[in-house]
Amino acid sequence: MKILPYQPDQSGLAYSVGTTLDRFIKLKQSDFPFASGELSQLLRDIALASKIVNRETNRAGLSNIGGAFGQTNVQGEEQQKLDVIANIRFIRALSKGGEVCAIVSEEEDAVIDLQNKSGKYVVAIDPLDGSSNIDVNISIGTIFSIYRRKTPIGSPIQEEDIMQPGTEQVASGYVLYGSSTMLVYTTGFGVNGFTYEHSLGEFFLSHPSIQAPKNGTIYSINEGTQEEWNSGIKEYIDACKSANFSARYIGSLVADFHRNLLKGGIYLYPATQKNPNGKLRLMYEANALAFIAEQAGAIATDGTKRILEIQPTSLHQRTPLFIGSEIMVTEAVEHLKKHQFSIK
Ligand SMILES: O=P(O)(O)OC[C@H]1O[C@](O)(COP(=O)(O)O)[C@@H](O)[C@@H]1O
Ligand SMILES: [Mg+2]
Ligand SMILES: [Mg+2]
Repeated sequence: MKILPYQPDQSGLAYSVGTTLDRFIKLKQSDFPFASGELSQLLRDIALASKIVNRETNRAGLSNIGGAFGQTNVQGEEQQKLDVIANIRFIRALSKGGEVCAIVSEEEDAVIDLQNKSGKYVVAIDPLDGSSNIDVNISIGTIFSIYRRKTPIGSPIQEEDIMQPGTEQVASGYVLYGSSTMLVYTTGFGVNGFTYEHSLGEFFLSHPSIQAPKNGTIYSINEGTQEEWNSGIKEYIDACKSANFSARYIGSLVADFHRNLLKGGIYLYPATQKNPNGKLRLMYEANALAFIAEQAGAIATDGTKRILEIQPTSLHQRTPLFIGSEIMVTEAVEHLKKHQFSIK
């Protein structure tokens, strides 16, 4: 009888491509000496909700869940039905999971206190990113940031539990509902990407230890706002054009960020007259992607400092965002600095 020793993959990694998200979370728990499994469970809850939202996005055209919801959110933006559905699905999964005490959501004016006496985590979430692309079948996403509360578990939620700078994140990530559905996250020990296998209902590791190229040739900015750019931005984008870089702008932050993370590139949403503080929200868009970017060797700034060092002062505050390959973002900031005192 012939017996052959099993040849596991030679990567030497405890986990390899094809590892399920569940197993990966379990294996990575050893990164945290005092881990008690709550963060792992929270990540699983987010993965579960994203599977449900993925199903809804896939069939948005078939059912009556496309289109506007008929209300505006605290940002004054018209909510899409899928914004509301995704918001409900994530809040429900996070409250049922039992690990979360409070939620900050793009679709909710105020902090949601889950009245959970044992929850130690605070989640800030953009349930559906790229809302303007929902009805036209273009990639959209979900963005999330996770913090540990500062005040004792079980005590009333305080401002200090919520208004934490991005440096305090214990985990962050995004889900991309695109040609394939991916979940990409970090717990401060590198960035890993998982692809959803619909027929098995499982996320599988497909992009281990993502590292962003230090430089790139892709720039992502809404050129429709160029009349409102300051001369530093204009000068940088002109330099990109003279270098024959490629302009790529999907209009879904998650999708633009993801492409540039893998291929090398820069996403810019500067301050404009219409949005004097930029458009993207610090607590549930910029902070989460900035943590991912830095963990993947890229950078994220508001033009003057690291996004992660910005002290939040209001739930839905906006920030200019320059995020992507280190050399490109550094160059863009140099152009900005050169013109920082010019009005236009
Ligand atoms: O239409 P604009 O001004 O270019 O803005 C597009 C940006 O706004 C957003 O749609 C804002 O996010 P939401 O869709 O979650 O509100 C980003 O995804 C995107 O990058
Ligand atoms: Mg968004
Ligand atoms: Mg949104």
